[in-house]
Amino acid sequence: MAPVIEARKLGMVYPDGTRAIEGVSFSVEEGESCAIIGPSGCGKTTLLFIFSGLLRPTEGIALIEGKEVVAPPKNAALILQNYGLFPWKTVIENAALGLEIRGVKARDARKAVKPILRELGLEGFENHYPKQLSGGMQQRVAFARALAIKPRIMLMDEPFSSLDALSREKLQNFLLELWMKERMTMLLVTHSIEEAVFLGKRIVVLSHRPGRVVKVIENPMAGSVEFRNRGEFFEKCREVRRSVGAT
Ligand SMILES: Nc1ncnc2c1ncn2[C@@H]1O[C@H](COP(=O)(O)OP(=O)(O)OP(=O)(O)O)[C@@H](O)[C@H]1O
Repeated sequence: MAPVIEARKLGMVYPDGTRAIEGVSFSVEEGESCAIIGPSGCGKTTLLFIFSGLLRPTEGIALIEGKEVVAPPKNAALILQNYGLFPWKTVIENAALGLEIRGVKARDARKAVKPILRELGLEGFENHYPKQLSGGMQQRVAFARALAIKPRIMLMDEPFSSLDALSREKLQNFLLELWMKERMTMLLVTHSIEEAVFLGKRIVVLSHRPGRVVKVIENPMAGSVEFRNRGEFFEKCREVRRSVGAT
């Protein structure tokens, strides 16, 4: 079966001549999770934006479900590091937005997101505005919006980077449990070695800019919340650290 996500020799040179990535190739099979890690400025966000259909690569091809990405892919949800919430919309309006954009009536969309907000611990906050929430809660609203469309693919750009350690760990656990239940295909950009090892069954290490694939590390032990506390987890973190350091 064809991979769900595939980068074929992707390259990106911005109009000002900045080369962000070069010859990046990797693939993610159906139901797998892949973490992209690399030093700051190596082109991780660029790569994710290409798969989200927000940027066209200048070289190579980005494929989702075997088709070249030329617009935001239908089955994919995008989660960004700064939550992407509209400040003038309430929690429930923000969460319902993804469904409304896909043509669901506002009333139905709000009804559909209520149980998801409940599951994410946001019951009682439906009519709050983002600025009245903590960072962790705002990111949960962003997750609710993404999950409401029942995505088969999740594209995430450092979704936990602006959270405190405890909220980050809780949401990482939530995402892992969700992935084990739903088995969506995930592409996660992160600069955290621990996060990559906890959530990525496959870890793609990029070099300094322009980002090139230095190594693809298989991480078959990922997939349980307890993995964090195991010796193998720390061993894998060391392996990834060595590769990132070598860039
Ligand atoms: N629109 C743009 N025009 C020119 N250069 C850009 C543009 N967007 C990004 N860049 C440059 O491309 C390179 C890669 O940026 P990108 O944001 O993809 O990296 P990153 O790995 O996500 O960085 P970080 O880890 O710091 O978030 C950087 O040098 C950045 O300055």
